[in-house]
Amino acid sequence: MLTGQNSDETESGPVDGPPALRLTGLRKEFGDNVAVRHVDLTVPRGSFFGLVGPNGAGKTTALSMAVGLLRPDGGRCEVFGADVWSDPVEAKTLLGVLPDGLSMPERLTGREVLTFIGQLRGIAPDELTGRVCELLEVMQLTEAERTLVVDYSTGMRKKIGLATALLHRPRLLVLDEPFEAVDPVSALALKTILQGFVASGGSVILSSHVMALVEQLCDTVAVMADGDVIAAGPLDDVRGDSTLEEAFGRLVGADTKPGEELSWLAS
Ligand SMILES: Nc1ncnc2c1ncn2[C@@H]1O[C@H](COP(=O)(O)OP(=O)(O)OP(=O)(O)O)[C@@H](O)[C@H]1O
Repeated sequence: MLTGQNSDETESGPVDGPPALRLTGLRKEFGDNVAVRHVDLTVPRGSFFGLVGPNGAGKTTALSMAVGLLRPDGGRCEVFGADVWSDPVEAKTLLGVLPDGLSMPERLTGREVLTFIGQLRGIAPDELTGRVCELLEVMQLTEAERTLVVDYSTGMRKKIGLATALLHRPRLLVLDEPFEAVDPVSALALKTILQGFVASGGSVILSSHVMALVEQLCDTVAVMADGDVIAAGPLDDVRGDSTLEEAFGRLVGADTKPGEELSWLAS
């Protein structure tokens, strides 16, 4: 099945209750540029959902609207049935978000950031201390105990951002390129955490350019191009008999063969 709307929940998860995320007719323009044209997308409960697409396809714009960071020009975003824009408190309690270009309190250490955000989330002090320690350990940030976030590397920023997304035990994680710049050891730990999260009933949607990673982790995928969803559904349906990378190439029309481009580079 290759459609702009992925399969209903009976194929991928429990049928009771609304889906983890439902985007309906989502649209966003920046001047003359239509970044997101008309996106309908359903992330079933308990699914591990991969959103892929070429640079500029509209993934970050769609995810930013989905979590209440960017106001849509049209359409609806619902998290477990709660409208992100008219019922933001309910929706954001259920959401853990790793946005693109996350802003952080830069003059705090990782532990201080997590403690601060945990307090804002109303997590009880004893519980919070335990969660912060575990998250720093798992993200391999304990050695940088005294380092301020302003001095973090790109990968360290990504990891502390992920820790903040997980801290309040959300039911849906929305992660924009979570593995970008993360080293292989931390990536392994992260994959294990996310797989455990889904195994225990959580739902994840992540964007990524790494097809192998999406194939390894995700059960459901959507492909965006030029602001629209051009294919969505169970991973096996979208990729068919090929790899996801090959299916992606076909779907987005990337038909360049090796050697056809920059022939002057060949000596
Ligand atoms: N704040 C903005 N102002 C103007 N144009 C924007 C803005 N944000 C995104 N765009 C444009 O919207 C389109 C979609 O961008 P978006 O970042 O959502 O794509 P993407 O699929 O996440 O790309 P990438 O894979 O490169 O991160 C692009 O043409 C981009 O230039």
